[in-house]
Amino acid sequence: MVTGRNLRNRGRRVAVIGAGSWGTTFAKVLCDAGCDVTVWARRREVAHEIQVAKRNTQYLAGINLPKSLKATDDLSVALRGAGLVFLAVPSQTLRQNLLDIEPYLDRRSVLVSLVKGVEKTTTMRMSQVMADTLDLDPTRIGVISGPNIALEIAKEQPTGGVASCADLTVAQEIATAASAPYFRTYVNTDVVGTELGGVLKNLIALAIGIVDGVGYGENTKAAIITRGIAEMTQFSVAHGADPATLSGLAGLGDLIATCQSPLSRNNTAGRLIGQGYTQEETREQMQQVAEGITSVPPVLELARELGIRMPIVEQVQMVLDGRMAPKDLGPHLATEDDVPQPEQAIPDGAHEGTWRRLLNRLKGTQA
Ligand SMILES: NC(=O)c1ccc[n+]([C@@H]2O[C@H](COP(=O)([O-])OP(=O)(O)OC[C@H]3O[C@@H](n4cnc5c(N)ncnc54)[C@H](O)[C@@H]3O)[C@@H](O)[C@H]2O)c1
Ligand SMILES: O=P(O)(O)OC[C@H](O)CO
Repeated sequence: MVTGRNLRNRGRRVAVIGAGSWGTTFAKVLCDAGCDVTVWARRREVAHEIQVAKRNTQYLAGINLPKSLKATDDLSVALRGAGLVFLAVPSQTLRQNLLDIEPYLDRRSVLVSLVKGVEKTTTMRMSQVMADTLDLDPTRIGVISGPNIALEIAKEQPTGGVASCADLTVAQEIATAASAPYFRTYVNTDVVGTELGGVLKNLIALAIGIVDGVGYGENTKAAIITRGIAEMTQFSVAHGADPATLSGLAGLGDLIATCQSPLSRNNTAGRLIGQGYTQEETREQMQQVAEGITSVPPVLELARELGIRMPIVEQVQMVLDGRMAPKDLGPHLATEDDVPQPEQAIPDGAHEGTWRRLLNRLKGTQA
């Protein structure tokens, strides 16, 4: 079907690095937006199946991929002429993947992370790993995040996401490339908030899975989700995010999708742990990436550095380590406060960044 959107992207060469469930699904979104897409798969047989049969049976069973989608296991082929390069690999391999693609990158191309984790050894967000590894200017670094369960999107069930870049024009270019009839992409310039929303919702989804595995009901889960968004907001704002981002698709939207969906790998991993499997047994059972498990320690390290309490994430860590029984997870139901505390749906100070930004904007207008 030819639409205005298709026409805007006519001739736009893009590459997707990673052909797991999200890389393959996102490549379909980009094709359906009218881009000329090549996806790079690490394994030759996966590239071959996508290229020839237009299928990726391991990651997206039953999905027919667009005829126009190309696939290769050769990075030089995937990256040739690509102005936008979307990265859909596990967070812990991104640094090496970036080094691998460096020789084939056009120096003007924009790199867009679709990854929702932090690097364990450095506690860096993916945009920081990109800047650190390739010495990229912030205007060449983008992020897309939102309530994006891959299989639902591959079935063309409508949803949206947020394309973020320090440069709004670049964010708009990314969003134009990634707007298909069933996928609406909004824009912002809050890279930190957009990225952290995707990282932190995984940790809360682990908690939801754990209490689900124990057999607790909707009250417990609603309490964890509500306190979870407060924890996410406080942490993100302390890192410079705009709290509004955490109330949007990349924050609350993604938190709801991940906490509710049985398709979520983080939710599933939590459920297995709640049912009594160890962390190692859970990892063995999971055939796919559950980023949350790896992100818990570095996120807690960052929280400690800033003096922030994250009661839910701390308890998830204790359950993962075997220091707490899954049935005891429920930080706001068993408080030991001497004096009852105010609820503070959004923590003190979380909006300060908004006022500061507003003031700066006004000052900018007057200047
Ligand atoms: N699946 C989703 O619904 C979804 C949605 C949004 C974001 N994400 C994020 O996308 C990222 C990728 O997740 P996914 O769902 O595609 O995972 P996946 O488990 O479905 O696939 C992972 C892919 O990474 C590849 N891989 C493994 N080791 C690699 C290496 N050393 N170098 C290159 N590739 C390697 C695997 O072969 C596989 O193709 C994660 O950060 C995830 O949080 C996933
Ligand atoms: O399957 P999960 O738990 O990695 O979640 C997938 C996406 O991030 C949901 O937006």
